[in-house]
Amino acid sequence: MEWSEFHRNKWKQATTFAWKNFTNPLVRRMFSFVTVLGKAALPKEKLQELSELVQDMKTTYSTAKICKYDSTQRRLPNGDYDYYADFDAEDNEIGCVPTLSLEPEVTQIMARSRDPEELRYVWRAWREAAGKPLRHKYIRFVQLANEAARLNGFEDAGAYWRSDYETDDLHKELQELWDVLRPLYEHLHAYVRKKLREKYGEKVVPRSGPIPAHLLGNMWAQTWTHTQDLTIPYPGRTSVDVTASLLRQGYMPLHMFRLAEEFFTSLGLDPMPLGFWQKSLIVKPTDREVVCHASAWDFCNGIDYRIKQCTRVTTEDLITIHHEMGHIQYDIQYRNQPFIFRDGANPGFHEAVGDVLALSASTPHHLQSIGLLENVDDSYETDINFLFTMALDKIAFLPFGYLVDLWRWEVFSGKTGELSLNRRWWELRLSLQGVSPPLPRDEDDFDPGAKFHIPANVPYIRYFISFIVQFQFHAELCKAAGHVGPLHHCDIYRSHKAGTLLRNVLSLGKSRPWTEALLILTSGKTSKLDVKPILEYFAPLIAWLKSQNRGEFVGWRVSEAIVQPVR
Ligand SMILES: O=C(CCC(O)(O)[C@H](Cc1ccccc1)NC(=O)c1ccccc1)N[C@@H](Cc1c[nH]c2ccccc12)C(=O)O
Ligand SMILES: [Zn+2]
Repeated sequence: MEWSEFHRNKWKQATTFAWKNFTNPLVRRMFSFVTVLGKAALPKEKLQELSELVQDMKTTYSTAKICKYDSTQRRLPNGDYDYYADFDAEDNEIGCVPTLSLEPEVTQIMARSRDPEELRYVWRAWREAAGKPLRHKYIRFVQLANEAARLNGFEDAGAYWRSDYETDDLHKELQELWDVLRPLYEHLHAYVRKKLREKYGEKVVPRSGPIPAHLLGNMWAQTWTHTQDLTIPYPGRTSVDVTASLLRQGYMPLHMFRLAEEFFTSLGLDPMPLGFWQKSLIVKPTDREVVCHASAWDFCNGIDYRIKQCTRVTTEDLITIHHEMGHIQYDIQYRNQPFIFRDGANPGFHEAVGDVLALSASTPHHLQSIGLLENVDDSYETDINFLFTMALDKIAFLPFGYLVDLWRWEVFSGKTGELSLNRRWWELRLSLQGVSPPLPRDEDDFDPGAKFHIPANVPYIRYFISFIVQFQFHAELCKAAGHVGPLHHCDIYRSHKAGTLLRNVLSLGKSRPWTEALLILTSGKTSKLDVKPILEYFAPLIAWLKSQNRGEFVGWRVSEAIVQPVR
């Protein structure tokens, strides 16, 4: 821990300068960053405890396993599900050996199973194995994280995190963005609820209540793309699920990475350096446990960059590869900045880069041009199918992307105390996302802990911001590429003009406030987050959903939840 002594001395030196009065804006900006020491400001034994807590929580999450579902057990005499049959008093599973990991087994079951009982079992078993055990550790972690934040001059860890956005009321700005996007989400929610009700019946899916969270194809109901076989508007028409094509053509993870790299180089951006291909870990090892949640690493020497991803040959993982490679491309573009400026203009920008390219790469025509789709027609139905699939990812995600840190900021600020952690989580899940738990929850549970970013202590509001700003990037790069026609048809592939504009923004790193980076991106048009591009992109779908939802209850009555969350 002597490193923090060294750090602390450097910090003391920097904080003794009256840097706030320096005239040179770049030097002043450098000092404003270097004087924030972060967790190293803690006394060394507390720093040690904090680091061990996060490590323990990440290990618990990454090694958690559950048992296979066995439909013969767990039945009450009347055939109903016996919530409590398969866990003992300490909520450990009885009579089975946990062998299924989150990736790939449990993720696959949540995506593919159409048996509500199996889905309910897996949904619960994961939270028993990964979330519940973390509750006490997380409470202690919050105390230490707040102490470190206060030592850096912030009132709590949430304020420290929000300072990355260099605005004095991020909360209000986000609420305004959500207020504009919420109606679009409610219409998608209403349509998907109707299609799920047609499949599972009204006893399982309420007509005007929240959607049970285990039926949406994802462990956290954060993206709904795996419901598309039940929800796609025009079945039988072109759909952009290319998993079958990838498998049929013998794609392996390495080919998928090469495919993504080629999109970046087609714009005139940099290829992945040699070391990337030698040192990245792109498939789940069979001989040891690794943290499978995808991540991208910059070793800060201008040549060593790596991705760690337990890649499967699926459309979803092809998108994730673009996402992770976007982080690496950003790292490469700002590598000549002074060290303190080698970061995203704000964390949302870093999350957006890869997704911007994926918006072009996901279009039916682009997929057809690289041989992953065939006989793509230009019909209205294909257009709506495509927009719907994109909305199952991008629109469905918005409330979840928003609520994770709404919950965490309230925990850091003390507004949510340790006796209502899970209650508050489900209040937000119900009111913002319109999803309910498939069985009752209580304060012994710790459902937020079953989502990677909570035990791993990775902020989440960055994804909400990314899902908005990536459409601003898409609109401007499409304009630079000379695209004409609807925004959702745009494909910037091979446009060096788009590539140059993107590079001009990325190479700044964090040397200028992100608002100035947006001015450069939009040629002076705006410096703020703007929902117009995402609304323009989905405009045809919004009209279609409104016509489909006539007669349908749009929104959700919390009282109609099949299961009231807190028993
Ligand atoms: O977590 C991720 C991707 C992982 C990451 O690339 O964002 C990764 C998270 C992480 C951070 C710190 C340690 C370990 C993992 N972030 C990075 O690797 C990273 C790299 C450089 C700078 C900043 C972050 N996505 C989120 C949001 C999301 C859902 N669906 C998506 C589809 C496309 C893109 C993102 C998402 C999720 O899975 O819930
Ligand atoms: Zn990311």
